[in-house]
Amino acid sequence: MTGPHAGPPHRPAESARDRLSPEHYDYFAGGAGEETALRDNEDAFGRLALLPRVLRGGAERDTRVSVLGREWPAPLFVSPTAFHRLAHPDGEAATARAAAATGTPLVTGMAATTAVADVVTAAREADPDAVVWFQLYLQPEHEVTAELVHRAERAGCSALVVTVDSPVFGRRTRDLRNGFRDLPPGLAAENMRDLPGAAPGATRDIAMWPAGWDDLGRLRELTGLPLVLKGVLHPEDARVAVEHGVDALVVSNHGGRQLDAAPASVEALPAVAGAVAGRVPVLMDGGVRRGGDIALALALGARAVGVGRPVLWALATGGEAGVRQALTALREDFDHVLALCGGHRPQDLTADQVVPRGLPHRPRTGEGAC
Ligand SMILES: Cc1cc2nc3c(=O)[nH]c(=O)nc-3n(C[C@H](O)[C@H](O)[C@H](O)COP(=O)(O)O)c2cc1C
Ligand SMILES: O=C(O)C(=O)c1ccccc1
Repeated sequence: MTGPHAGPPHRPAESARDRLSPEHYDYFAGGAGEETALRDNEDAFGRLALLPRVLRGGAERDTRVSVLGREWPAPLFVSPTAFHRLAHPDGEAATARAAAATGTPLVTGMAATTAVADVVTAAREADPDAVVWFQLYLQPEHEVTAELVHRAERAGCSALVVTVDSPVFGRRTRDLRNGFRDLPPGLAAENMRDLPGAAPGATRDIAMWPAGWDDLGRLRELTGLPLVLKGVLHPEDARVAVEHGVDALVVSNHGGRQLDAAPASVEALPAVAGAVAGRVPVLMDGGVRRGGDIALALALGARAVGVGRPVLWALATGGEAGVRQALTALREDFDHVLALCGGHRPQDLTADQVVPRGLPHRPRTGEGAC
């Protein structure tokens, strides 16, 4: 379909770069260390291909998946990312309305520039039944964690996503080089305002801290909300998490922003899915950019996938309408890929359909080669 009038290819990150200050663009785009894990998240999808099944009939497709007792219209959610007001003045409220309008569950972050209650209110304006989860970093002071959890509960969040891949903060090369440390005046991590131990009206810093399984147990006692562990890559941790009663997992290397030596999320996924053996839903994020990536992750054992940067780029370039458009496009692309693979439902995608792309070159012997 590409022709002289097709226009330039759609490169969301480049469009966003034109709109953002260089240091804010780098904050969103960048990763830890040499950005190996960051690059590999996308590259690893590129190393995989899908074998379609043929003559499977049936024009009807149903992309819904069930996660923690709710039907999602597609196996897609918005991963938590910090500081949406750096991308667009409407910030997390715009993201929330767009996610809700497309039926896409949203994980709003503890590092949001909009308080969780306002994020849920915005989502519910677009869809009274919108699914919003709250992402939490366990804090060293139990009362601080407890207050954050109760705020998320009161706001109407239906699960807590505990990020466990950050015992210390990643060394983000671009941020160190740019000297990016603080939000500009007027913006703040609003969930961190008026917490125990801080002056009234002040915000606390988000602590990165090496919590343990006992701390997760204390969180379990604090709340009846389902607990989702985000940032699991080792299959043994997945097994222990299930034994601790965790309700779901997110296989993630934090978009390549924590351990640069980590594998691509999609490469870690099969072993984690194997260890979990269907006992809880396995979600994943990192490098998902098109319908084929969603299909690959599902075939390798994910129930649904999250997107981080694609939402930030869409927000920066098109605000609420931009995010709506990006989420709709991803969902439609997944439905199309599912059809081309001979599938009717997400569960029809299976691991035997995933093969490596770019097999090693087989030298021709001359004889038999045509
Ligand atoms: C700018 C930015 C901020 C992020 N902030 C958080 C955060 O506060 N908490 C968290 O658990 N993950 C955070 N993440 C990681 C995302 O939740 C997600 O794992 C990652 O972005 C997925 O990869 P993708 O960007 O390739 O889709 C952040 C990612 C980015 C790019
Ligand atoms: O930037 C991030 O990836 C992130 O997780 C974070 C954590 C705390 C504050 C701001 C961002």
